[in-house]
Amino acid sequence: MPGKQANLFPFNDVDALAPALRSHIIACQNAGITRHNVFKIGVSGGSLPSTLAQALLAEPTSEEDKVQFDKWEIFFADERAVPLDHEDSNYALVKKELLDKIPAGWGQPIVHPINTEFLNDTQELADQYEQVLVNSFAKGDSVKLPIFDLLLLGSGPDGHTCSLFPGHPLLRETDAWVAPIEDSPKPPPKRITLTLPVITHSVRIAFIATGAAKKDIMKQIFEEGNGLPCALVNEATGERCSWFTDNAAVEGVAYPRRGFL
Ligand SMILES: O=C(O)[C@H](O)[C@@H](O)[C@H](O)[C@H](O)COP(=O)(O)O
Repeated sequence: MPGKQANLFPFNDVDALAPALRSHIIACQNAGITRHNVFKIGVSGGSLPSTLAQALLAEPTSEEDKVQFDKWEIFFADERAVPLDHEDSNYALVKKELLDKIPAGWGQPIVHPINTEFLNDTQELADQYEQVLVNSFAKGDSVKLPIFDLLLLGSGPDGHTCSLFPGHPLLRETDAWVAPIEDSPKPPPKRITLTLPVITHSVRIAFIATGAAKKDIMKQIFEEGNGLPCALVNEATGERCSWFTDNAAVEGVAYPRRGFL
C-alpha cells in the first residue's frame, strides 16, 4: 500500500469505541473551527447515526470536550431518494438518533437535507445537492473540490461506502461532486452519493465498522488491494483515514492496530 497506512483502532465494544470516536471528532471540529470558523462534516446512514449519537450526546468531561454544535454544518455523504420522513431516509435517521436529542443549550447545527422537490429525477437531485455544496464550499470562487473537515463513513458487507458499490461505474466518476445511482444493490435503489474524489479530499475520514458480520470484508479491505470502495479510500488517504472498529469486526485481520491515544 503506497505511503502511510490508514489507522485501525479496534475496541472491545461500541461502549469503548464511542468516547474515542468523540475525541477524534472533537479534534477534527476544533481544527475546522481554527481553519475557517466552522466544522463541515458529512455523515452516513446505516448503523453510524446511532454510534455517532452515543459518542456526541455524552456529557462533556471538560470545556475542551464540548461539542460546539452551533459551529457544525452537517451534510449527507449519501442519501436515499425518498421523503425526509421516510423510514429509508438517512436524514430521518440522523434526526431521530441525534438531532432531536441534542440538549437545549448545546447549540444547533446547520443541516443540509436533500431537496425533495427532485425525488423523481435522481440526476436533478444530485445536481441540486452539489449546488448546496458549491454554495457552502465555493462561495462564488471556483474550487476544484469541496474539502470536508471530516467524513464519517460506514462500510457495507460488500466493501461499499456511501453509495459507491464494488465494480460500479460510479467509482470512475471524477468530475461530479455528487452523483445519482438508480441501481443500488443495497435498497432502496435510487440514491445520491458523494463521489470518490470528494471523499478522498476530506481533511479526515473516519470509518465506523462493528460486528462479526464485517470481519470477512475487513480482511479483504485491509489485506488486498482489490479495488473495493473502502480499500480505494484507504489507499488514497493513508493516515488521514481512521477506522473505529470493535474486536469482532477485525478478528483475523492482519494489519497494524494502533492504540488510540
Ligand atoms: O445510506 C447508506 O446505506 C449508508 O450510508 C451506507 O453506505 C452504510 O454506511 C453502509 O451500508 C454500512 O451500513 P452499516 O453500518 O449499517 O453496516
